[in-house]
Amino acid sequence: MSLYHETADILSAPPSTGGNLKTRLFGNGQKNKKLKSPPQQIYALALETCKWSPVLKEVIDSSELLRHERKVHIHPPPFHVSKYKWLIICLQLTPLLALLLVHDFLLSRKGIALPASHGLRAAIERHKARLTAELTRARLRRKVASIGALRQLITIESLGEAGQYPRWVRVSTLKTTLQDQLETTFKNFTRVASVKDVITGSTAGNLLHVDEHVPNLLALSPTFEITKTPAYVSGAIILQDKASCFPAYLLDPQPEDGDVIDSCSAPGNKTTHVAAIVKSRVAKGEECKQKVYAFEKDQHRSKTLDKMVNLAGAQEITRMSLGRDFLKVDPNAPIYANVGALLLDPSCSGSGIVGRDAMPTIHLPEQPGTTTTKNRKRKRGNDTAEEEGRQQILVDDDGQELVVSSEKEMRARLEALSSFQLTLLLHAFTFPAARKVTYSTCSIHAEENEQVVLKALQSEVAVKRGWRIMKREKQVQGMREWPVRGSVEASDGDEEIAEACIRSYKDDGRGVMGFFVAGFVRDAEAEVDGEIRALKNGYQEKSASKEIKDQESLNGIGHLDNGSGARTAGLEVVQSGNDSDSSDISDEDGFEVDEWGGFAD
Ligand SMILES: C[S@@+](CC[C@H](N)C(=O)[O-])C[C@H]1O[C@@H](n2cnc3c(N)ncnc32)[C@H](O)[C@@H]1O
Repeated sequence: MSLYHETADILSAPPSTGGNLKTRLFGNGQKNKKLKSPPQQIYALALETCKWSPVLKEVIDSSELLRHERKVHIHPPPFHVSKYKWLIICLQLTPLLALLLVHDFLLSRKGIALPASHGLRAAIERHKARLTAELTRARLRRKVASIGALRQLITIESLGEAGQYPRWVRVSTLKTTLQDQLETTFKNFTRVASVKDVITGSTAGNLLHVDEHVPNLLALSPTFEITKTPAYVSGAIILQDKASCFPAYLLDPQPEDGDVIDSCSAPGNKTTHVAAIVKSRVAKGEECKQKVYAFEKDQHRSKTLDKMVNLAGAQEITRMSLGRDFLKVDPNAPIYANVGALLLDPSCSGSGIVGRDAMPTIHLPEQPGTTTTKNRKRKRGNDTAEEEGRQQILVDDDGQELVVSSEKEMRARLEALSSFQLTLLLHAFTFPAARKVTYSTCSIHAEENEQVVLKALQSEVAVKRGWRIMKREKQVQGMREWPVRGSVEASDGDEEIAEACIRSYKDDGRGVMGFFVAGFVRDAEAEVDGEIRALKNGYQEKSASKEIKDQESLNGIGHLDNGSGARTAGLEVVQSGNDSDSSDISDEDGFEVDEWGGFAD
């Protein structure tokens, strides 16, 4: 099948096949293993065609292309396809195929990716004059002077919800400096006073605001095509939502904190951020003695982590354990004896993520002979509305999908997630030298946020080891000053805990995604006091590891490796080579099409 048929199939698949465009093409399920065309090419074509579809629909309808090309075009089948099947699958110019083909014909540098003799290509090309004239009319109706200007207008219109957010860019101090970037990549940008100015300002794509909370962070106009800049391709600048920068910044690893663990790392935004902070605290000319241990359970996502750590220049101080479950790591292994700080950013419902649309909207041309309906959307749209009334497709931050059809199911899902998140957090508490932990989610649900914090603080391991909340006044300046805090109600009325928790909401005009982070701290001597307190409170004398094990069997999640330190010390620590291929980050058209769904997290 051609690129066009494969793309049409993906776009017209019914909602029951599930998932957004990205997960359908790059998700773990690999539903599209049998595709002949590269998934990145399909993704780019599908996304661009959807983006241009309001204009292309006008062009196709006004040129009456589908009325002129109602007949079936016959040409010889490839040797491996039967004539009968070939006729059925191939040659009818449907509204969706027309959109895809006309898109490439009018807007792609390389034109239609079919042999010149192919019937479908000929069916478009013989209307060249008509189609080109209609494109010009569509442009003039929008009062723009060139195709370039039309492209910009289309980009803004297609951003939808995402257009109300800046493009957040973290400058990776492992490779460059903020000043360098302001003088090079962003030298033609106009600096504005606030994020609001960036969002509501001119659409020319060149406004910039230096963030006042997180160091080395910039907010750029949403239309700016960052993926084409050399700094992005080289890993010197990274697309990362402001809120997603909170955990590493709040953790604030100092040289005296020793080694750092990022327990749930892929795609690696926070790993590389924390590595950059660690490295920034090493005096010039001195060797960095601290290590960042990065764990990622999922094999597929581990590859992205590996690429990102290398690309960001964090490989020297980062030890990756690819495909390794953090819950199976023995905290008492000698290799982790110096781990003083842990960052925990586990899988969650992803309910705070911006623009997590199930599928992009596509405006289809009219099929001749059918009744005209205003603003008709893609074929699947009819059943979508109906089905979506009954069920909601949740796509979590790992790209996993779950169809939730009732409030009860939703509650059950949140309960399972929060139980898993708590298990991971309690495991982080058990590292003997740990003094600081941050816990974060890109969820807006109290069950995954304040409620996990409360349960963690009440746990035996927390009491025994003296873990307490990192109060607002003890937080690093930018986090202390960030105004949006936890919910008092979700914190069961505890105002101090709510104040210590940091939140963000995606629709409050601050231009960030929905997010949650809390910090935990303890003092070295707290352990002894805590043990006495735990005994007084009537806790059984059992090891913290035992508690985690109990939790696991309750939750049915994994098994803790309580084996010898030597065994864990021998885990598959990968010190990656420098073989990253930046072309995987974006395709030639600059789409972020690779498998790292969280790159722009
Ligand atoms: C929210 S994502 C992490 C995003 C990442 N911190 C970043 O900022 O780029 C959660 C990740 O944790 C991984 N994960 C879930 N459970 C894990 C476990 N028990 N051990 C290690 N990784 C785990 C998931 O596969 C997923 O890649």
